[in-house]
Amino acid sequence: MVKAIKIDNLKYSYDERPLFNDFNLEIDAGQWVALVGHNGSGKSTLAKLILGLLVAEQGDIDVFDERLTVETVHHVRSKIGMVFQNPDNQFVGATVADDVAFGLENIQVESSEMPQKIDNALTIVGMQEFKNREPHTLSGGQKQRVALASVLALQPKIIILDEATAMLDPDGRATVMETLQKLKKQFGKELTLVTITHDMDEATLANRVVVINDGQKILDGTPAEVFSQRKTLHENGLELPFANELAFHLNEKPDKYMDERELIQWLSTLNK
Ligand SMILES: Nc1ncnc2c1ncn2[C@@H]1O[C@H](COP(=O)(O)OP(=O)(O)OP(=O)(O)O)[C@@H](O)[C@H]1O
Repeated sequence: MVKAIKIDNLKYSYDERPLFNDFNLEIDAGQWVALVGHNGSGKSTLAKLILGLLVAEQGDIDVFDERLTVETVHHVRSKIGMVFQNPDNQFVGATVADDVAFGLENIQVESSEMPQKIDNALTIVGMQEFKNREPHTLSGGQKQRVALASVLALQPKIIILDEATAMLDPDGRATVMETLQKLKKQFGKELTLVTITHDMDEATLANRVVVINDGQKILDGTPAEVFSQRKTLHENGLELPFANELAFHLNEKPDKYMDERELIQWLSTLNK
């Protein structure tokens, strides 16, 4: 099986405070991995190490069999598209189309090929009709879909989304997640997705969930396997997805008849 990302014996410290110590992770090409952990668990640091924005003290990172080094960092990075948390920090173009064009210009795509590539990328994320809009007039979810189109236009093998829905309202979050599901269907094994999140509902959409805390891998399995470990998740500051948490409580409760009002009141006490 081709490995999209292989991290071997990784060590990294901030100010001599070790965060990762002998950390290992392999991600198969075509997988959708949700990397989850509470705030400060090391998720963003791991993404920065994979992109070569931070340099490991020890250990190896391979991206599609290419070892990340000072010499290879630009080539390795060209295989990875990154979408960040804040939709407003990701725009450089005056219009949506300009924004997608910017990345293509950077990799010296012929100007005659640009319009087609821009249209294709925007169509995939359902934003083609907005191509002449100024980015600041879009909703948060639309902005993140444009950010995704800008990345997709460059045809990366891997896309890493670092808390890309954290600043969105529920509608925006839903549209971005739907877009990712569509992408995964369309590109299949050709696209590896890594979604960094602390939203467990989002993590349910991935094929594999890796839970990290204090730079350690705590759980690693399918969403069903990981979400069966309620106690471990709670110990690591994480909740089950809402539906699973509800199912858990419904299994043991309610042990008496409740009218609608009482049931709503009881439901509102869950997770507290
Ligand atoms: N530049 C830095 N200097 C010192 N410590 C840092 C730095 N960046 C991150 N850290 C620390 O490293 C740990 C991991 O941070 P990181 O941002 O990787 O976590 P995270 O899981 O992505 O958190 P969040 O969900 O809040 O983004 C935290 O304890 C954080 O305070």
